[in-house]
Amino acid sequence: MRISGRARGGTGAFPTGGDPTGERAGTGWQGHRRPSLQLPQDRAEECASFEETSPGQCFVVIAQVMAEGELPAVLILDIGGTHGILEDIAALLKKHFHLITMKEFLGNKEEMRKKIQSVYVFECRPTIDRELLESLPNLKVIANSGVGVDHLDLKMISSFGVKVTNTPHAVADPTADIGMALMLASARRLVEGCHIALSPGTKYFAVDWLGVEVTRATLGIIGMGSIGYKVAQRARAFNMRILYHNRNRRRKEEEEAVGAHYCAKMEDLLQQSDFVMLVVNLTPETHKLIGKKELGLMKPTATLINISRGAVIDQDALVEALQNKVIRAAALDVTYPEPLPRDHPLLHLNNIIITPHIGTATVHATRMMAEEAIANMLAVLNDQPIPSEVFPK
Ligand SMILES: O=CC(=O)O
Repeated sequence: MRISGRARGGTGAFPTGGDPTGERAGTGWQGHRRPSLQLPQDRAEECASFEETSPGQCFVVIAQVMAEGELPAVLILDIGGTHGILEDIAALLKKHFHLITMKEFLGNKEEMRKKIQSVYVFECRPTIDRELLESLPNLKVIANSGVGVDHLDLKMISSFGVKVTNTPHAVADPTADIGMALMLASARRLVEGCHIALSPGTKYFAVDWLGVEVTRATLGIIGMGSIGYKVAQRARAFNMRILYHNRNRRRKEEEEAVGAHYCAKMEDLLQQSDFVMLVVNLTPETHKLIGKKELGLMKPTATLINISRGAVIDQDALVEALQNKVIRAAALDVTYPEPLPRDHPLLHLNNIIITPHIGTATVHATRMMAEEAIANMLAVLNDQPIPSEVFPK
């Protein structure tokens, strides 16, 4: 099995003894083409380097295995050598499942695969392919840790009768916090300021690089789901004027509670906002939602913040807009791909902040996501109402 994953939040993800080619002898898969959990090449390479530097630091996927007369067993592709929050999560899982290592899984492939009923996608973005699904005949649920499931082919998974779940509740607050953090950091040029303060002997002439204010500025939120709404709640405390654009208008009471004004046309929001924050799901409709035309509608003093998915922005158009000062700045927690290759022009601009997809990278959120995913898995396996099921469109 090819398993590779990049943990969000800076924890390396690669199974101990992981074999990115799937060809290594002694894993129990000889004679079979292994089902694969594949990441784009750049990520797989990154994972390979994680393997060298921090083997077994993080597990990637957990598959549940029913074992007779005991707690249902959970296969952890690598639990060996985990620390901190991961041990914490393992402890949570142990309350409901019996944990099995990847090595055990591979060594008992026939037996194990038949028993697997759920897969837990933890802190990474592997693509679960048809081949893997074909090799797990009794799989019932793929429980995604995180809200975005754009890395999963929902229609294909559903054609196997497998359900997909996510964790929308755990992610909302920390992701909204990152949106605010990026907005404030970009507005007040915190990263540049930090570099100056950390450079010995540099004189403090902030007047050369004045920032802009968030307080009382206009914030345009594109995508007012639960994360977008949490952003609006926070922005209200900064006395911001809040505009939003959404497929469905929120209820009047909800708008009033945060003082948000609905823009039926995204263009109106783009033209009026000092900060535009993207909080939409990545779907075929939102792919490259913000391109040259949309950037051209924004104020030259405006900042674009993205906490959704990289592909929501046409990155080539963004590079051009930042280079030509069509907009003031951008602050991105997500890019396409992740990470960006070293020579990507976005990495060589001075009016950008990029963070490595850390919207949910907190101790609390990681634990909450695990709890939410466990509740989803148990609900599916016990044939109960599923708290957060994601349906193919
Ligand atoms: O990216 C984070 C998530 O999908 O929850």
